[in-house]
Amino acid sequence: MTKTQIFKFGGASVKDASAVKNLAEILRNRLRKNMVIVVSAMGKTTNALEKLLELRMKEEDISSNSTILKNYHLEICKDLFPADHTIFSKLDNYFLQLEKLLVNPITKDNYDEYYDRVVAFGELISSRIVMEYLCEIGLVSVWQDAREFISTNSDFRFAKINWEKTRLNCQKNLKSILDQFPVVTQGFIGADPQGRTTTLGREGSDFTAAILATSLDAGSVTIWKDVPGVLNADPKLFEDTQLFDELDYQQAAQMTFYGASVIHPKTIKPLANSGIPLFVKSFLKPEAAGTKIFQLGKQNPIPTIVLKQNQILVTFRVTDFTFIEEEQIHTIYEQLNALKLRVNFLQTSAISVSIIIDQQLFKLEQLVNSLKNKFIIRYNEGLELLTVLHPDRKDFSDLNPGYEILLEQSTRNTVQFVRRKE
Ligand SMILES: Nc1ncnc2c1ncn2[C@@H]1O[C@H](COP(=O)(O)OP(=O)(O)O)[C@@H](O)[C@H]1O
Ligand SMILES: N[C@@H](CC(=O)OP(=O)(O)O)C(=O)O
Repeated sequence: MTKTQIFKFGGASVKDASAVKNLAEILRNRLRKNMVIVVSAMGKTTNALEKLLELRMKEEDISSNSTILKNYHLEICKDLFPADHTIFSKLDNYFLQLEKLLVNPITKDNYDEYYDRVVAFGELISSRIVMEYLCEIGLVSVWQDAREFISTNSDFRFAKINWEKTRLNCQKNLKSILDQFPVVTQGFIGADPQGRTTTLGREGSDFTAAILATSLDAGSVTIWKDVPGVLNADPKLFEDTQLFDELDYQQAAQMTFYGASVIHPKTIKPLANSGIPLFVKSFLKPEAAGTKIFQLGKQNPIPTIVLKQNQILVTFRVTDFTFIEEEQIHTIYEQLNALKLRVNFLQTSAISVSIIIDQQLFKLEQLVNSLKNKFIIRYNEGLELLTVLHPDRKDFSDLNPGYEILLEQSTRNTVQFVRRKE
């Protein structure tokens, strides 16, 4: 029997009606049973849902934002379906549920749990529209709720996968459906042991594709993007980029660690552990080969630029005349771990530790409050972390015109700059 294939379509590939039609065209000659189609929320829907939560928290009126979001989906459906199609009542129902959920007060204490319940609607709605449209044009597929097989813990917004349980669910429940039909499901969402909705971290749908692939012993994963594949820099930010035809798992993982947002950073590891190849292909040119990521066994040495935006530099200085030692670093890292904050860059001096972390709601405040009795803490927001992998020269000043460099660090294989627009 042929192995399961996983296709993942992100927000850009379902951002409007013609994008959904394009997705269906890609699937026309490729869709078959034993295939899972993982879908993200349409366009910028997750941001719009985050905005609803923000307004609700400030006790401001959400009705106009909610109407805009509903109309956005409605317009897409009007273009895809006949007026009497059941999708319209389903859409009404989803938005009724969403508005009902947003009646409850949202506070700092229940924010994370509400966040997951609210933002999940993006993926639930988009996957429903995609499945109904595929059926409408004769590409029969079934819709499955990812929360029935993606099992996580209760770390809302950054839920960790229960791999054993997820595998069991997939093997027991999903495989038998896949034996008969292709399945359309949601990226990004899961459920905790109490059945409460969880999410896997922003942009987590690529990770869902990898989780399903390993849990179903799939043959391959293909993520469909608005770029030809993995390039040696983000083409939206840099000119003259080069496409990688092939990449080793390790090199791709390294790029995602530094912030190459084309693939979610958690995606590569499970695939590498199971030896499942990952294809990154263009939904605009589906016949083109794209990039194949697998056990290539060698690094591609072309210089690669990775830019991470919305970064915060936090500097911890000792309060007495001691020096920075293991104990202080341990204290800081313990707190970062408790807050689930990842360090993107670290520099120590005799009396201070400087770290770069992602900008995240409430987290900086929590970090500062928890350590302010032990250190003098200073921070700078709105920074960028620029990394050059496999640098072929020493002088990168042409990369940073109009920027003030706050920190710089280099090894034989990487050069990094923490910078701020002047
Ligand atoms: N090294 C890179 N190669 C290709 N694209 C990159 C790279 N780094 C960042 N990107 C960006 O990643 C985007 C695609 O990823 P993303 O927007 O997350 O897709 P989706 O949300 O549709 O899954 C591209 O439009 C591009 O701007
Ligand atoms: N919709 C979620 C999950 C996701 O992965 O989206 P995308 O595949 O469009 O990056 C987000 O925007 O975070």
